[in-house]
Amino acid sequence: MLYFIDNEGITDPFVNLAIEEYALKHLNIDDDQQYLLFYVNGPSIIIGKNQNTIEEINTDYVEKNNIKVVRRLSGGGAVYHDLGNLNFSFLAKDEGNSFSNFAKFTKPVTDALQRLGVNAELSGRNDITADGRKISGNAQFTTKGRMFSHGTLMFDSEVENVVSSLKVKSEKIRSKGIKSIRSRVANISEFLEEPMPMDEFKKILLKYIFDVTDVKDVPQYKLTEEDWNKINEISKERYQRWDWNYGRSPSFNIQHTKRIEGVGSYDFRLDVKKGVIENCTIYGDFFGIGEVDTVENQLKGVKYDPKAIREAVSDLDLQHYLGKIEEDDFISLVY
Ligand SMILES: Nc1ncnc2c1ncn2[C@@H]1O[C@H](COP(=O)(O)OC(=O)CCCC[C@@H]2CCSS2)[C@@H](O)[C@H]1O
Repeated sequence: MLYFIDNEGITDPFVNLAIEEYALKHLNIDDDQQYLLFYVNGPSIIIGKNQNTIEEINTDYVEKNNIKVVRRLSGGGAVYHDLGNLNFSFLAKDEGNSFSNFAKFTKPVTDALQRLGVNAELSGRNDITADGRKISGNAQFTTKGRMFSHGTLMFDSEVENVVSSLKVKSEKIRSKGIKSIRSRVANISEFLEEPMPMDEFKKILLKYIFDVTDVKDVPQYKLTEEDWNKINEISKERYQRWDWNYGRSPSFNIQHTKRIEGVGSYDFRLDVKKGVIENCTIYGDFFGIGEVDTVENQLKGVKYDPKAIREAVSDLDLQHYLGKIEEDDFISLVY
């Protein structure tokens, strides 16, 4: 039997991902008990388990627009969420063979979309497309005989933000992180004959998936107070932490070069491990007075994050070591 988990309208990705993890690991899941969870997140980027966070996000845009960045348990690429994006997650016993599982868990959704007149189909390995444009990205996670298969449904998201927030600087980063597969995206609402609010869309999906005529008849699992306590714990201990969201990135190397007219050329090389600068070497033909390794050493052990970098050198007279460089140029050579 499939039960619907009501997340009580929470739009905080730190909590929603914790609900999903908690449900997977602690609810009773067996042949007769599976769950469907829906959640909508406020503006956020949800990156895949094995991705290099800073390689996937447009840091400036993310900071200016207060977009939360959260790593999830499942693999795959980075996606953008906002209040126009509905996520679904099926939690079930793991029956192996994840390839056919994608079809299994996306079918109720593509069927429902087709009944709404959307020409939806599973395409490639993990996308649902309509008329060749991506409306849903899917991923899976398996642990101890259990799994979830989850996906996005872009209903009426800000497509511009989807593109801008995931746009990355084309500068040189070398890492072993999993790269996202960028696609042309579309909103489901574009394909509907009758416009409807997201809430209505959610109800229709529920009715179709559970095969009931009234959403009141959808069997529900209601999260208890004890469940919520543990969920909040997971949220705090994993999803709200920089160590998880950024620090878990695979190691990467940076090489940034810049020529500043009348000053000289700069070549910065950095090794970043667990989100922290482990090594830094600065080459160039600029005229500094002080030893350049003072700057290099100051950067070692610092979080690879624009604010942390700025702070780390705030009491250094950069021009003493690096010639007539402006602070912003320095930051862009490091980050
Ligand atoms: N919300 C959303 N929905 C569909 N496609 C998106 C979205 N945001 C970005 N994209 C496009 O997908 C690629 C990345 O595709 P890629 O195939 O690399 O990654 C995925 O699809 C991962 C899906 C994870 C789904 C989880 C479900 C609940 S929490 S997140 C990106 O560069 C954009 O072009």
